[in-house]
Amino acid sequence: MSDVLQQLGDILAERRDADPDTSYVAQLHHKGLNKILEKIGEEATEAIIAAKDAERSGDVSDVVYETADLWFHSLVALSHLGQSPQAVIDELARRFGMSGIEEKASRQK
Ligand SMILES: N=c1c2ncn([C@@H]3O[C@H](COP(=O)(O)OP(=O)(O)OP(=O)(O)O)[C@@H](O)[C@H]3O)c2ncn1[C@@H]1O[C@H](COP(=O)(O)O)[C@@H](O)[C@H]1O
Repeated sequence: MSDVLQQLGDILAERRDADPDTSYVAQLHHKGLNKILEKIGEEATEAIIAAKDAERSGDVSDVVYETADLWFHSLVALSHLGQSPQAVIDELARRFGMSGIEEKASRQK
């Protein structure tokens, strides 16, 4: 699984210097962070709507598709800021075994 994220991260970084006429990712990098963040907002909304529809219908295919769009645009934002997917994987790995309730309590002390 993380191989796919790693390979995608490499492609997203390469696309920073690619031709915006032939690459969607290059277009996003070219338009800048605000455009990328706007896309994340749109994709988050679409993922929420798809999840609510899935709850009603039992068909999760759209929520998987929209979540992929959300992850993809989030990775473009990270790449635009010079970060790879590995940084997020490392952060999630760091959290293994750490209860969310305990972690929140430790921040409130
Ligand atoms: N995983 C993706 C991926 N997921 C979604 N998308 C694109 O994200 C776009 C956003 O979807 P929308 O429905 O919002 O599209 P839209 O309505 O045209 O958006 P607007 O411009 O109108 O706001 C679509 O054009 C999708 O094709 C992706 N584009 C690229 N990738 C990966 O990135 C690689 C590099 O892509 P290029 O830079 O285009 O070569 C590809 O080989 C893929 O691996």
